[in-house]
Amino acid sequence: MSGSKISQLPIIDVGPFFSDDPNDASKRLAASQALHRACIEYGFFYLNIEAYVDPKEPEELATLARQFFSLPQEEKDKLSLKNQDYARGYARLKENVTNGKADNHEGLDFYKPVDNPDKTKPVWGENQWPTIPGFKNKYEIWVEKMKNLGMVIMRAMAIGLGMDEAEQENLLSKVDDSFWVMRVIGYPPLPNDHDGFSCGAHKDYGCLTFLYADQTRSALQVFLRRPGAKETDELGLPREQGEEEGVWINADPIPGSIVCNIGEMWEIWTDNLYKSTLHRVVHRSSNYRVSIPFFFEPNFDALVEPLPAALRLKAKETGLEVKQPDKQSIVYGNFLMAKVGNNFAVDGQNRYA
Ligand SMILES: O=C(O)CCC(=O)C(=O)O
Ligand SMILES: [Fe+2]
Repeated sequence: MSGSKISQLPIIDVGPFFSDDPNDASKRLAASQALHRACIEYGFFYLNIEAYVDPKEPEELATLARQFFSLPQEEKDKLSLKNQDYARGYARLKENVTNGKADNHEGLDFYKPVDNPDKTKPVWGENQWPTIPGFKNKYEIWVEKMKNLGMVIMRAMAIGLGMDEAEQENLLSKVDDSFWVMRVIGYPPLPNDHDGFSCGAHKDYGCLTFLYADQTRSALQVFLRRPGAKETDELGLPREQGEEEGVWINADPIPGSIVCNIGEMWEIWTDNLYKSTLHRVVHRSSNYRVSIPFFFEPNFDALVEPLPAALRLKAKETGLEVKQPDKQSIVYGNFLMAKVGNNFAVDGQNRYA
């Protein structure tokens, strides 16, 4: 089966969530229900954010990112991860490892600033900002916008899951001080002989990813599970999805929209009703691609556990009460600590191993 036969990922307009027109209440409900269906079926969708941000804003961020990545290597290395907590700062090309293979990208990572930073503690150091004029200021504005968007989408998803007011507030209280992460990623073309990917197949581990990417096509790919569909890999790539049957489709950029996908926290909250979806980047065109994922995550100390609303839906589906959820509860900060140790290789070793 070829990818082109699979319909495109859904596009959901956030406009109704930013309008206080009472006539838009039904649109808000419809958009919340569309989010619910998109999460069940794909775990990946587009958010049309034109009603919320000027498309020029993220374009400017990408321009600033290009300015940074075009600096001499020794300039970029001045912001090296190892100056701080090995999580905040600059990672060289191929420093990041996914599924045991070096990713063909370089990047800058920022996390929510913490009180009393201590760079000897994992993720507890300070962000390292390039000195390029406007960089810090413009990106900080973006962080605020994405945090706000995170709260809006979480509310909408809570409604889409059929949560009552008290349940909605409880869910929002888990994310209202989000331990967010922002990555600014630069992808040179993937050499044909590179043993690996631009970014290997993975699920995002958190809550919601809001991805702005430049106009490069055929780079980001999403794996759609489709029992019976065998992958035809015309790219000659190794299988990255194990024995799962399905197809890799391109999630090309759409002007005015960002890509949104749900991370593993949503698998816990919905007890696997929503699945976080594998994705990867295979950038073989000749340009230098830039992407800016913003990871809207739970609060550091949030207890993440299966939600009664999701268990009700599961019970409705099967006709049986869910006595014991499939998923274990976790505290987000503990889960994060376990994850960050696997993400990077420094001198051939995991950073926190
Ligand atoms: O660059 C992209 O399009 C995706 C990056 C990504 O999946 C990630 O950083 O988690
Ligand atoms: Fe990702």
